[in-house]
Amino acid sequence: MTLAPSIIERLARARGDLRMGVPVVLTAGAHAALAVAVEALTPARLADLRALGAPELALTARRAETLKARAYDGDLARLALPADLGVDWLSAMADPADDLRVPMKGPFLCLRGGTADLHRAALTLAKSAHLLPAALLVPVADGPATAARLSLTLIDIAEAAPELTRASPLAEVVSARLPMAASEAGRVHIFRPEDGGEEHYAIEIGQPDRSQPVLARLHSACFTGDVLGSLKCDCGPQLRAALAQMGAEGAGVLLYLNQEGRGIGLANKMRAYSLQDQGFDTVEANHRLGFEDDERDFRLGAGVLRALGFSAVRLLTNNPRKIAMMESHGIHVAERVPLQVGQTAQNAGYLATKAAKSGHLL
Ligand SMILES: Nc1nc2c(ncn2[C@@H]2O[C@H](COP(=O)(O)OP(=O)(O)OP(=O)(O)O)[C@@H](O)[C@H]2O)c(=O)[nH]1
Ligand SMILES: [Zn+2]
Repeated sequence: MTLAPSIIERLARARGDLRMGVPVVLTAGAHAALAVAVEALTPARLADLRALGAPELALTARRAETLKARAYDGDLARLALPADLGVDWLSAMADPADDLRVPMKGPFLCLRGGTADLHRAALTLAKSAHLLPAALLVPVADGPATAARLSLTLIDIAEAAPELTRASPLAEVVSARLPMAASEAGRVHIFRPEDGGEEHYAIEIGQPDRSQPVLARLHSACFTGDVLGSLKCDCGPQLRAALAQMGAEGAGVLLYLNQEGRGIGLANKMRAYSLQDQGFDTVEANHRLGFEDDERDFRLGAGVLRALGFSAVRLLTNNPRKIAMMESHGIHVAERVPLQVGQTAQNAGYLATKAAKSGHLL
């Protein structure tokens, strides 16, 4: 029946549900659970969930480390929700904003044994919905029946796994000429992923020769730096310097990838900025929120370049991971072109941390 939503479509729906605080039903073999994102949970929904069973809180090992909770599953921790605690406690477990003021949230009942597959999938979905990686799960006996009874989105983990790990194919929607300050010979291409996620843009300058390595930049969106002229990072100056160099050479391609905040989304990046004001560096702030240092998927950059007919680049970057990802996904990096601009008193610590902890080249 082609009118029924496919697994890709149901995953997109599930992300929307989680953002709205609506539970989704996850199944793995004989196991099933209702899952909600802690960030969007209301007291009324929590009461209804409790009526169905004993809720379990899933956190990433990164977040658990800060909270001193045991992550028995390696990459994640499962905690029982104490009977006398509710949405406020769950929010404080998910969001590190008040960690320094209220450091002790335990004692915790950390769960072990059984399967953590449903919890892991819930955290993956929460991250891809750009929510804090914290989910509340309530085991149910019959997943499909519960989903049908409550009109909830049903996701089978085995069916979803390949979709959650592959890079979604991107299709070009439109392109149009755009004269810019850096070059009058600009063209903007819009790419839309099959999975309903963010669109990404390619800005082509001049008419690059597809048989030669093209001057290229993979730029991750930074609303604060690109638009507001933030002094906390070097993104805005890097964006403008890359376009200027392409304009001066007469050819190039800049990918504007909507991976705000190294893939955690703008709301989470602002949470990270608050933590940085409490004294944590850019990497520590991500970890306290429950994220890895860098949640970006650079495979999509390679996909966009290939779709535009490029196979080799002179890559404007200081990030060795970008080079490695291009090389392993079919784009030869013929040369690394350093891009060191926009140093300020306010971003010196940020750039030093990227060099020390993320291997950025100076
Ligand atoms: N989570 C988080 N993201 C940040 C912070 N500061 C900047 N960003 C994001 O970091 C990304 C920087 O992107 P890029 O400049 O393309 O990448 P890069 O890894 O610095 O590599 P190159 O600039 O190519 O050397 C953007 O998505 C910004 O929004 C921060 O403190 N925390
Ligand atoms: Zn930035």
